[in-house]
Amino acid sequence: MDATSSSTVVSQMRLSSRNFRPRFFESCPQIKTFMPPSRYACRNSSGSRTILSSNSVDSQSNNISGFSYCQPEKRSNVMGKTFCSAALYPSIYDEDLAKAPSHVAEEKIGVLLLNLGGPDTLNDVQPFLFNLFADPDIIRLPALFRFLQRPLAQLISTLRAPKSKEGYASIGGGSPLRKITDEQANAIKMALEAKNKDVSVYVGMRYWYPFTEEAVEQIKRDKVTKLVVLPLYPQFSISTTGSSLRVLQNMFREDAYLSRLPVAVIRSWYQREGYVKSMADLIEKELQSFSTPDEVMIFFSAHGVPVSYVEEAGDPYKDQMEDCIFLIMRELKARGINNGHTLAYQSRVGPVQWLKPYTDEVLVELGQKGVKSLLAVPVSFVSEHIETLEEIDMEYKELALESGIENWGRVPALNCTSSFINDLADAVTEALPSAAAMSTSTSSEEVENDPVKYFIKFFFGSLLAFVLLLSPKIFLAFRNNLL
Ligand SMILES: C=CC1=C(C)c2cc3[nH]c(cc4nc(cc5[nH]c(cc1n2)c(C)c5CCC(=O)O)C(CCC(=O)O)=C4C)c(C)c3C=C
Ligand SMILES: [Fe+2]
Repeated sequence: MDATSSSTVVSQMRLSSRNFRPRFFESCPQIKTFMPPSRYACRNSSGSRTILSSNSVDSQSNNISGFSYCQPEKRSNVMGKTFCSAALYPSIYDEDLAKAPSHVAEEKIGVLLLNLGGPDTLNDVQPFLFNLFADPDIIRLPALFRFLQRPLAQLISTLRAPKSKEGYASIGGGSPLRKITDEQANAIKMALEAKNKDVSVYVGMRYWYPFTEEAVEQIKRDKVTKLVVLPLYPQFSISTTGSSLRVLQNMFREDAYLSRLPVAVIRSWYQREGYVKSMADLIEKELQSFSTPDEVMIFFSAHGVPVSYVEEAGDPYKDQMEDCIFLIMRELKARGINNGHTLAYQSRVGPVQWLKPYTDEVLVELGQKGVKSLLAVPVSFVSEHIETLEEIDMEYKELALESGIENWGRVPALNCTSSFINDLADAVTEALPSAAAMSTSTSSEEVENDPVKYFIKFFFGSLLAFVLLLSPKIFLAFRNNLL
């Protein structure tokens, strides 16, 4: 493979990024209806309906939405429900298409790292928030009210921006995510080179530069023949990995080259031994900084999601988070570390119920119960970001100390920890053989949506639109909650 092109990928993308504006792809309605027998229907961008097969993961072929997933989801279809995200559009696999790019030329392997993105400067904060709230996987409106998505995003981003700006100002005037993700990209490339794999590593952010769309354009320009997609979120959520995969799926569906490109998606990787051990290493090391390590409460703080994601849309995030904590604690026990631990969820936004228990409430309770030493462990993300540097290190630390906790510590994010990067490189290598083309075909079969559920959605959608846009009292409550 061409060494020059592979080593310049990240910087090439940087050069073009300033002129790029994101496209807002039409997205699939969030179908929560249960479709017998084993099929779901969803409208695609042209308005025709696609047949979705029953479970989000076909455990035999491990092939979801035409992407080939190299790690079967243990509990992806929680409580027998499904949800409509890019990762979960099973489609028909076309072997002829799959062969096309790989046998034409010399193999060029690409690794696409997906991440959230963050504002580089304070001026970027409002447009970044706009992109975030304009995402139908972040604010999930019923299909009929999708036209409100962008006006609502404009409103919420404008209301939220001053508070967000304060946060970013306190951590140096912008998000460190881009820099850290670029460093991780370089580290993964080098780790793969050490394993005799020459790859180009691309960074695709969901809400800020370099956007996923830019990274994919670069992948096309580089004529990559095989792609591994690696979201930098250990656990899968509709709102993170799901959202990024939706962008990819829309791009891949529309493009002749991309639709033939063999792709493997590493859907979640919190269960990998390398990740679990790397987290345990960090915790073990940080515990040593306390005068009485055995008495320290290990406090896992995960980014929350609204409860409806888990209970209505079948987001596996909560289950995966609990599994993840179990695995890390099991590893610590195997090392003779038997501290107490707690899991709580942080960073809630807006007036809906989020996963509980809430980090701030648990900290107060622990202080009241007499816990004196606490080690905070950010667990849903692998880079330092605003929620670690501002929310945990400043807000939660202050709250904990006020609540009676005397000794506070925080485990750093994994960033470029070598055992972790090495494990991600292994994950890429293991995924490569399962890369398969994504199909663009849609079935002609049609399955009717449940009209009752459709009506219920319509009714509550109207109510939501009314409440959000017309009722001044609730609007004010909403506003106060955001600010
Ligand atoms: C696993 C990680 C994350 C999940 C799940 C997640 C869901 C989620 N987030 C919001 C709203 C906001 N998130 C914001 C920043 C932000 N979110 C994550 C990760 C997850 N989000 C990260 C890493 C970051 C920080 C990026 C950075 O710049 O450092 C923000 C902006 C910051 C702020 O104003 O607080 C918002 C808003 C929702 C609504 C949501 C699930 C629906
Ligand atoms: Fe977030």
